[in-house]
Amino acid sequence: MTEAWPAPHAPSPVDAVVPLPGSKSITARALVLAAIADGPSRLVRPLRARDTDLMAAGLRALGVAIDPEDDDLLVSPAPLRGPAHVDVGLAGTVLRFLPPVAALATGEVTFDGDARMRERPNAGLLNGLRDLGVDIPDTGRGSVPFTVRGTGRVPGGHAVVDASDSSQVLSGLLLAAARFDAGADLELTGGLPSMPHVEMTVTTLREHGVDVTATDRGWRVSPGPIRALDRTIEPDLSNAAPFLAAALVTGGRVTVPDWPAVTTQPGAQLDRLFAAMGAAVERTAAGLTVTGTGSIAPLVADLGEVGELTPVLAALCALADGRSELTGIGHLRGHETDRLQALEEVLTAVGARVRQLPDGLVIEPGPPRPAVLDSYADHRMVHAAAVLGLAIDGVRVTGAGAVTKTLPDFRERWAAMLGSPS
Ligand SMILES: O=C(O)C1=C[C@@H](OP(=O)(O)O)[C@@H](O)[C@H](O)C1
Ligand SMILES: C=C(OP(=O)(O)O)C(=O)O
Repeated sequence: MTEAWPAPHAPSPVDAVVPLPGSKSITARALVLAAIADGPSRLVRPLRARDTDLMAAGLRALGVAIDPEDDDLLVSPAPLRGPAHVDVGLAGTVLRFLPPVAALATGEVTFDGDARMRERPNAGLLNGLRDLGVDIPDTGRGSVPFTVRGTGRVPGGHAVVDASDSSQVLSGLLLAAARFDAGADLELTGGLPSMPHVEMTVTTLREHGVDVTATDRGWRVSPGPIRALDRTIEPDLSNAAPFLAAALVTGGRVTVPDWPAVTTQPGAQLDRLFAAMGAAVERTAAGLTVTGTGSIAPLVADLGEVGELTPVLAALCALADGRSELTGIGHLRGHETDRLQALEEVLTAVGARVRQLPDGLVIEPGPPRPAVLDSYADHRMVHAAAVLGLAIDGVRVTGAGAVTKTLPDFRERWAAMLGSPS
């Protein structure tokens, strides 16, 4: 095992400009839509990280050409074919976005991933695809491993979809639906977390010329071509969270440049969330600037729309002036790790008192103490530990390599922000 990462302590306020690479979620959608479009597309500044590399590898396995050119990716659709194998790794986007694409291929496509992936919920997607006429033998488990028996076409039509465990189930079906014979009329049953990510899917589809409309029970996609489209990928605003949080912890100032004026990324809500925690947040031509005061106000918030921001916000709550309550995030138990359990363990280890709710966490700060924290193979738990380490001297993180999932050089960027060698 590699050595634990000593999360740097910040004895003085940070003052930094932190540029960030492309959004995981937008890159994933752009790759999928470009792969099943009516011609070649260029993705400018896509994210290159484990999740998006797995997405590209899965699409290549199905016959799509994806070629790097400088910082760009050139995507050239081709007839989709099996037999093929897709490694989903620990990427929810690959787990939920590629089976509907594989259903359009001729031949069998098998799916498997990291050990934890066998526990991440996916029955909603597989049942939805079966409703749409796709042959996926029942293995008695909701997630990987499974096989999609593609015939080259998907009948489509009406399907009942349970996306209550993950919005990616709905996004995955929506992304490929225009290529189904009858499109798709998706009737949602149960709740739906992460609404901004669904809006991201719908917006991206419309940019590719797809007719997608909200109905009184879900979403409908008309059958038709998906237009090829060159697109520049926005910076990843969720990965901006730990860097901006450093301004709150240290009473400093952090700017993330190229912050989009309009975006469907859930990270756009960081401005109101950090403002609620006492920071000054300013959007200028230079980007988004967060300035902290050195003290952090507690947060009481429903994070159901922005679940992936939870680990960093929870770390801030453990350093705040009072009791925080984060709700609407029961589905985080099915993320890279059970994030509610992992956060309880980590925040307790550094001195906070934490109580799990069925759908959230109550966090009361206590006298901080150093600890060795695990990453739980979860990139965002490393981000959370890094935020804690700024305030608590002596935090070390095992398995910090989990950051490769969406930001491989996180530790180098963190050190650069602090003006110290990694
Ligand atoms: O569609 C997407 O790109 C994502 C949707 C969300 O998933 P859940 O709805 O499963 O939380 C989010 O947490 C994940 O990081 C990315
Ligand atoms: C939940 C996340 O990832 P995934 O796409 O694997 O679901 C995340 O990045 O916070």
